[in-house]
Amino acid sequence: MNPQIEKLYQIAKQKERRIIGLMSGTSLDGLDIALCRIGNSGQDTTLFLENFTTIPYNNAFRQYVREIFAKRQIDQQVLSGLHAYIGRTHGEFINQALERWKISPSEVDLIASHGQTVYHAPQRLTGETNFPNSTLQIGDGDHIAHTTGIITLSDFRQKHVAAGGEGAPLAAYGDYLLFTSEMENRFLLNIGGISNFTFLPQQGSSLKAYATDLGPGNTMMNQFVHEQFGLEMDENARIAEKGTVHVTLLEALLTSPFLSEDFPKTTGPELFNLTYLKNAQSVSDTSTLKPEDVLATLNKFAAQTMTDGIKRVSKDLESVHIYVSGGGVHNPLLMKNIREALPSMSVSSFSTLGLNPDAKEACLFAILANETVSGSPYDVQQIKDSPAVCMGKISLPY
Ligand SMILES: Nc1ncnc2c1ncn2[C@@H]1O[C@H](COP(=O)(O)OP(=O)(O)OP(=O)(O)O)[C@@H](O)[C@H]1O
Ligand SMILES: CC(=O)N[C@H]1[C@@H]2OC[C@@H](O2)[C@@H](O)[C@@H]1O[C@H](C)C(=O)O
Repeated sequence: MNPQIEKLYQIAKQKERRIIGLMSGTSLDGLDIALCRIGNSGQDTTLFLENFTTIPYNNAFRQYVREIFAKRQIDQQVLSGLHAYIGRTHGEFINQALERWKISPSEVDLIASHGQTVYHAPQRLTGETNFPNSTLQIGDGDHIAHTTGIITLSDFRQKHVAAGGEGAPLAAYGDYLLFTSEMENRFLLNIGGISNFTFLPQQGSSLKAYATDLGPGNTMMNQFVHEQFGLEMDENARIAEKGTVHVTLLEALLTSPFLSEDFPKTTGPELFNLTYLKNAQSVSDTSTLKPEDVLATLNKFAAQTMTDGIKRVSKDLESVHIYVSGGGVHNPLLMKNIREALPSMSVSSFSTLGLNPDAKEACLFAILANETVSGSPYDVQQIKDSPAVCMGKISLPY
């Protein structure tokens, strides 16, 4: 037997695995690296986050990704180059993190790599029926495995698509296994580039768990401050706080048919981008609005797409608690807008549930890898509209 297959077999039989989860989101801020100890599998899964870091990308890296990110026309040489370059860079970042933590690669069982999404194309977004749903994450797993010497699982979204899903949100699987409560109905709201929630009905309820995208989290605010001020984000909402919400523009932003479609559904910056904003400004005759007013309105828009979604699902439920993760939790105006729209609900940071909110998504990919190696698709068959499948391709280092 190939000794690497033998090793994988032994890893699968262990009671506990040390798995590095990786996440690189739409914000392009850096690579999240979560070193997890994961015990058992399925309903008995346990997670302990041993270490976490985000290694920031430099401007050149961001610029390369922006050249192709969410764009219909691109230079294929850049795409091909980035597939290898991101894989190798992520592998090098892991080596750096392990060195800093004084852990040898031989002490890590697996890597679970999300990769970098460069295009998300479910049929609902493209309207194109000649192709199935599709989504593209780059940063090849073979490069990560070879650079680190650690068996790597990557490209998790393809099996979800193959089995009829949209390739996202995958958070439902880990959220369901780890955070379902006997006491309350939970919304795990994640505010990254795109916002999404996992709805976890109280245990014993006849309702099913699922995850869905909601709309723009930070992405439109980020794109707008980048275009207007060359900034990566409206840090602490400093600019938006100086502006005023423009109601007509807000109404125009809220007219996308995506927003009224049933849950679960997915989207991306392919829809929620500056062209979307320009169109809304044009129909609402607000093209000359001051940037701080536009930003205040975008902030309110992002909040409202989230709170409208939560209200829709929770209207007949009691004991509803919302736990927020993702970078948007650090935007005070966004959090104020969310709290004001949901006065009767408890809105807390995800850290209340005992896990660092910034590390959550990376940990969830480690859980997916754990299920693929040691669990079973049947562990997650209770999730609504999400295929019961094991996800991720396996790359051997040598
Ligand atoms: N102090 C802050 N003030 C305002 N916004 C912030 C702050 N800190 C983080 N953010 C926002 O959070 C974003 C990063 O969030 P996060 O890391 O969750 O995104 P991501 O992982 O790229 O997204 P996705 O979930 O779409 O994959 C930043 O780009 C910024 O918009
Ligand atoms: C295609 C893609 O990369 N989607 C991401 C993105 O970022 C947030 C939202 O859009 C979510 O659907 C998904 O990520 C999370 C981790 C998920 O799959 O659950």
